[in-house]
Amino acid sequence: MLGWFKKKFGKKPAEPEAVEPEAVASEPMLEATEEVVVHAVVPEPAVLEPIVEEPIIEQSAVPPIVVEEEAPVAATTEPAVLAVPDDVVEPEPAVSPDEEIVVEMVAAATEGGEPSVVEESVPEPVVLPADLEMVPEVEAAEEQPESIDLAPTVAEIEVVEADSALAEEREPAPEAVVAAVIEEPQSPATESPAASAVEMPEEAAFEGEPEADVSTIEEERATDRESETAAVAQEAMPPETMGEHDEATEQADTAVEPEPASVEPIVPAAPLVGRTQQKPANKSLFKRLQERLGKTRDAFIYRLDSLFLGKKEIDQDLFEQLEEILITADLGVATTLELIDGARKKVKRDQLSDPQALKAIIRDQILAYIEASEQPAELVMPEEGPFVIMVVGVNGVGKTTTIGKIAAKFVRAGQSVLLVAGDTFRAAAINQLRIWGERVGVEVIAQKPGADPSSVVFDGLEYGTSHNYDVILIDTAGRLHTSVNLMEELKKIKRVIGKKLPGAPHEVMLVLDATTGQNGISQAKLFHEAVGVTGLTLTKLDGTAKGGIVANVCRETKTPVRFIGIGEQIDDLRDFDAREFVEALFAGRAEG
Ligand SMILES: Nc1nc2c(ncn2[C@@H]2O[C@H](COP(=O)(O)OP(=O)(O)OP(=O)(O)O)[C@@H](O)[C@H]2O)c(=O)[nH]1
Repeated sequence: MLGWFKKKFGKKPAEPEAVEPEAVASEPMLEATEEVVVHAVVPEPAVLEPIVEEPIIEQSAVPPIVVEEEAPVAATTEPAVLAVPDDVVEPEPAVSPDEEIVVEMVAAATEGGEPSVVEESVPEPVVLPADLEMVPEVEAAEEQPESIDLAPTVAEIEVVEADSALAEEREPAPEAVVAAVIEEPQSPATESPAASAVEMPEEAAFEGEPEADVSTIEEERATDRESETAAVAQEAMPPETMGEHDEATEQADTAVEPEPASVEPIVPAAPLVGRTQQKPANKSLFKRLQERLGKTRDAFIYRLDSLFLGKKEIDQDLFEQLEEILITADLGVATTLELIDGARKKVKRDQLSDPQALKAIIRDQILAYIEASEQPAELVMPEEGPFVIMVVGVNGVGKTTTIGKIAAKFVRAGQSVLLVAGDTFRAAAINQLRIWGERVGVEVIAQKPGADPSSVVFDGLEYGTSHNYDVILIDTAGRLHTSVNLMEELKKIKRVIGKKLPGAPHEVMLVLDATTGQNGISQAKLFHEAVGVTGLTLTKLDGTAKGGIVANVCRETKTPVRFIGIGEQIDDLRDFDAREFVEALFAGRAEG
């Protein structure tokens, strides 16, 4: 498997051992550990001066910037070889109250020069999801600066639950909405009015049932999804290779860039990172992948087996049935026809008569399609400064979840990670990112719902660069790929990122929901035209019989798949490896 990120011009991550089904099955999860060489560059820490906010409208109407914060994972000035315990965790399928553990947060003095209003946090138990298995480390906690109560300013936050009807064609919120106060929501000790004002009771966030929140979010998203589905149903865009990213249009677009909101002094809070005590796996990674791809295997591979077993020779009827199976598995019509055509030629050329031989031909061709897009599969980190990943996609495909999972990977690799809530449209989306930040133990920069996403992103980058973060993951609101206005908003966000940090974003990651099938190709094409997609994540492969979409997406878009989502848990995001994927798909039935 290829390493999942590397520094530009740096050494390539050490090739981890290939995941062999048999070998892995009998070995502990640590076998899958990837090693990466990371040169953590720590620039001179910038001094973030308090900026006096010029109220645009009445002072009382100026809502504050909300900055959720935890102290970043310590960076090192020396190149370090970091072990990436990728996918080491065997996640608990559900958080049971019995499994929750309590972490005592220890209050500590805050470093000087920060906000004038500083209240010492009251130690309060924090209940974390069991799957994180946070181990309280008093020493570590004592070393961390504790949370700062910014209640006097945060109290003015008033969250407006976004109306889903606005999702279709909303305009960026007026600048006045973007404000200048920092919240410290991650701290359990912060019992400022902000907590309720942001509709995120701290207890709810901490008490470890993020899935419950997510399900609420799902309900809220239903309206958006329905309209999206309707629009998608009308769409008849033929799958075709991604067009050129419209850089010219992007450059020519002289839309007014957002006035950056004032950046208030930001105070590190006590992180909940702790040390994750991860349970040893009782199943191999490969077997898990096999299991999660079970629906596709049942609908695709086992049907192939049945077909080939029931036939004595390769004839026209067999090819026709094969065609139907491939299309049903969502390989797409064009890909299927090309594949069948190639198989016919090979059968003729090699004078094959055994139907079983066809299975190998199909398997090899699917692998070829997937490998064709494996340009560099690794994410290439810049030599200096934060590695900025902008995550885009339509509503509900799994962007926020994927961000949380990617953050967890970086954290395991020893990188400091900052999440930026560029999805300001729904309060629930901000909340969801906060929950993920909490689970992973990373900071989240957010403003109030309705804020101009570009401003949030600008402030996030400001904060991330001045605090020497290694990785900045930017969430964006889900949007119909067919919605011109919303795609324009996305372009603007990207421009703002590039303006603030030349060369960024270093990755524009499009998240595609594998269960949506061929529409994913259209999404990829239109997002690429708008913002230049550089990598893909395919989610929900565990929940679909249409995993063949992976081959089709690779063939049609020629864009590398970085990750695949095979579940909702924190470790259900796998580095994509073409061979492993095809192997897991075509391998025999996975044992429970
Ligand atoms: N089974 C499964 N569910 C997933 C996967 N990835 C995400 N999900 C679920 O998909 C749902 C939507 O995920 P989100 O992360 O909220 O999607 P989003 O793209 O951020 O949604 P918007 O904010 O509406 O744009 C959640 O219930 C996730 O738990 C996956 O790989 N497998």
